[in-house]
Amino acid sequence: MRLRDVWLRYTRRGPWVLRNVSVEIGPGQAAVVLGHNGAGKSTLLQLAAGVFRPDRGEVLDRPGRVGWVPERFPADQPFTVRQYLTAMGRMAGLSAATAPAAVDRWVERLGLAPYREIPLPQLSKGTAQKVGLAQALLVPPGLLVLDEPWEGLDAASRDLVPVLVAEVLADGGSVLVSDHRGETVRLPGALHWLVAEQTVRVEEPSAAGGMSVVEVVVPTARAAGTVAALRAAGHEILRVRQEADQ
Ligand SMILES: Nc1ncnc2c1ncn2[C@@H]1O[C@H](COP(=O)(O)OP(=O)(O)OP(=O)(O)O)[C@@H](O)[C@H]1O
Repeated sequence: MRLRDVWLRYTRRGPWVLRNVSVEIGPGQAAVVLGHNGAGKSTLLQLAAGVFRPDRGEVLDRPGRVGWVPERFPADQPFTVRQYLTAMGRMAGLSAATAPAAVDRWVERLGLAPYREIPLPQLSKGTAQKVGLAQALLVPPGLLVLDEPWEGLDAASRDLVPVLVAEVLADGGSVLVSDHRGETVRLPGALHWLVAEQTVRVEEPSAAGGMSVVEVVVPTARAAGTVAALRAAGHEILRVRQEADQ
């Protein structure tokens, strides 16, 4: 997905919040959006998610399914957690038959089971944030946009955020995350989009962010070809082992 020479301001004669922004993100790629308070991080995320349209420029190749988790979940809605998530699942294309199972899966995964029948306005901020995460992930998103996802979450859920991000990336999705608390270290492979002076500068991830070992299983007949292809792509092969027949 690409933002091409994007400009945005909130009022007709107001100051430009973003000017001349050109950035892109590919499948399987994550970017952390950094900048001081009021720099325009949320504005950029909302442009990427399609919440706002740019005044000038364009957003190209946005995936069809966008999961958008705002900084503050709008909990002032007259639904229980189950009713809300089921309705969001239906809006995201799940059928009446498949939506309940998807809701159950995410309710369990995010520890929301005790709140299933609780009305949204009665939830704590952290629990409401988890409902926000669940609605974005009910149907795997091609683009997941998380505005300050660590804010208000308990320690266990904060640890879950990088896992959820990795799953979307592994499915070929893209992820944008804003962060002003320095939690970025949790996403070591991500690009950095630095928002300052109404525009965005991109920094590639540094090797200092650490290295990961990725294990790959292929049919034995394709092992040599896969090794050659990975080497050609610049990867280091640590070892090749043959699995015992199942
Ligand atoms: N709905 C709005 N109407 C008018 N101005 C707005 C609106 N939302 C944001 N702004 C202004 O746009 C600028 C960028 O705001 P934005 O929320 O995108 O920044 P941010 O980097 O996400 O800040 P924070 O880290 O505090 O959330 C700020 O000057 C803000 O006051």
